[in-house]
Amino acid sequence: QEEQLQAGKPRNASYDYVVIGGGTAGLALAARLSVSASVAVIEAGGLYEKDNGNQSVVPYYGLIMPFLATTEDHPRQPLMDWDLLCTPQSSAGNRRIHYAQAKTLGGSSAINTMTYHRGTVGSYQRWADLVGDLSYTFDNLLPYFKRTATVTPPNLQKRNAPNATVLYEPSAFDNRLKGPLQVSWANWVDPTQSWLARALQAVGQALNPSGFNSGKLNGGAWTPSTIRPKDATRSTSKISYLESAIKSKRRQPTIYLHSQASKILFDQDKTATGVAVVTEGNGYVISAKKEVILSAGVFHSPQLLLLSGIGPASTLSEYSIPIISDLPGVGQNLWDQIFFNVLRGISVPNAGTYLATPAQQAVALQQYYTNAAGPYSSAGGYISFEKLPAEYRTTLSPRTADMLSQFPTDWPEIEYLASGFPSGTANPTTIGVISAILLSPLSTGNVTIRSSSISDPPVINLGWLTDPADGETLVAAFKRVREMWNSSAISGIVAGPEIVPGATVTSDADILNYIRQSAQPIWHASSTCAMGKKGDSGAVVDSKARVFGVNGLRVVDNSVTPFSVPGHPQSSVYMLAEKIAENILKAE
Ligand SMILES: Cc1cc2nc3c(=O)[nH]c(=O)nc-3n(C[C@H](O)[C@H](O)[C@H](O)COP(=O)(O)OP(=O)(O)OC[C@H]3O[C@@H](n4cnc5c(N)ncnc54)[C@H](O)[C@@H]3O)c2cc1C
Repeated sequence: QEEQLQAGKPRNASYDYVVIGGGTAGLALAARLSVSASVAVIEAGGLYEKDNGNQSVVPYYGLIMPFLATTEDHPRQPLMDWDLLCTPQSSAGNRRIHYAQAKTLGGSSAINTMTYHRGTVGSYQRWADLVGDLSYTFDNLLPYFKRTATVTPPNLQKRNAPNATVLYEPSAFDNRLKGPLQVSWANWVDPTQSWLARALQAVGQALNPSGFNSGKLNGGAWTPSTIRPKDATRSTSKISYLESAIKSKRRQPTIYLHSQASKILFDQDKTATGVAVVTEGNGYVISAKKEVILSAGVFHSPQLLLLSGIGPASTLSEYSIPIISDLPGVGQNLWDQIFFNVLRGISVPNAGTYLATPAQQAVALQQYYTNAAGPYSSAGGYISFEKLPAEYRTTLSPRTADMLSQFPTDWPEIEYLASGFPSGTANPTTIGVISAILLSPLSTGNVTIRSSSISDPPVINLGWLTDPADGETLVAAFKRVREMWNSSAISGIVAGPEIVPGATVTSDADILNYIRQSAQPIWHASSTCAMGKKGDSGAVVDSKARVFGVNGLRVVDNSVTPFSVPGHPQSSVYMLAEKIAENILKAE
């Protein structure tokens, strides 16, 4: 397949549209545009099926890929990951976080943990207000969400989990549209998750009757995953959008694999004319007859804009890059959602327990191959959202309370996840994990460059916990997680005292210190090329994703959302690709 994708690619060729980055947004967009135009996709990585094997195909492996580790000394996987390290985080233990970002055809859809849900009505209303375009309200976006995905209801026989009731509104999807992305509920439920879900429900986060795809995020739900139900394999932008285009036998995008864009080129009228590309050390130009579309992701899209002369004039001057458009917002406004864990021993098994020995793995493999079921088919699924209840808000300072009150009323502040891993001992068998993710971060970070060369990685300051409000909110969430662990609903399975951070951590200062030392990325970074109104100081693109100050250039990926949509972003990334593809095809 790689040869097929590589064969006969003309260098110095010309296409109607040149898309930089064959990732989540890039391939969705390219597939739609290629219906009526010639499209080239420039992708720095290769094929994940070859470079990462089952790790990117079998859902269970998606949860345990070694190179997703976040420490500086993480295992390297240079064929798949950009190996990005952030600057030392002064408010998070001075740690340099390894922030995984996929370098492969399919982009981060080939390494993400596959959770699929949408944001809230209020969050998209905020988006519409910020960009001055009512087409971004939830009701108006719904047709684009529907266009992206085909949903398959849970197979209750295979799930075989009476405590994992799926509730959702079928009307949030429309399978008649044959959305390429496959969205389904895993054919196996991890007992650790279904047990710990009871604790989340017991403290007041009841099952949400409409699921999380109808604009409401409160309470809990078994969410679907981007899994193809037929064979329980990962549904990526490559498998869904690109391969549908290939199978349809109509015109399809031309894919340049192992090809890194180094610069966007402009004529004297500041119209994008093409892209400078490097493949195996050789440089050449791919020309765009109509537009260049930048979809290189949250860190590399701002990097490429800067290298091409679009960004804060001071940065461009520092590296002697000729200024094409002085846009102070490029690389600013980085939003990131972070999380912490609280660990206790529990006596119920988890997926890893069923895969502990070669004999068990053989049984599970049989289930997986013959029935698309069993532990290998599962990628998790239970999540829960809330605004912190009143009794947990009493320790918030007036400033923090005021800042949190600026979020839309339906925007949850915290997401909770339950998971587990084998303890390696007989008692307790499993280490249970309840995690809390900050969905209302008030700290922001930034991305910049360290030279005028694409061979130097972008400089990423995540800005974690630099605003004291975030620490206060997370300390409150930490106490809420302890309430969950102490719930009588799970007292029968909890074995022994808290393992991490441990019962000695009780004061707010100690809890905050634990959070600073251990906070982790959930890899939802966004908004470094934020969409906004013309003239807004931080805005980089308008509501049709056109870059201000130049012609023929759009940015379409998770860097252009004005903020991190609450929860997991991939549904919004696909939606945006559909929406902007329509704009482009209608010449808007
Ligand atoms: C480990 C992980 C887990 C996640 N889990 C979830 C989840 O469960 N649910 C969810 O909704 N979201 C999840 N996300 C987030 C979600 O996957 C991303 O927000 C989304 O995929 C981003 O899409 P994108 O198009 O912006 O970028 P990407 O999909 O990352 O695509 C960018 C592409 O551009 C290419 N590129 C970059 N620079 C260049 C260059 N100079 N030249 C050529 N190509 C270039 C890259 O190689 C890549 O293929 C997760 C992300 C990660 C990393």
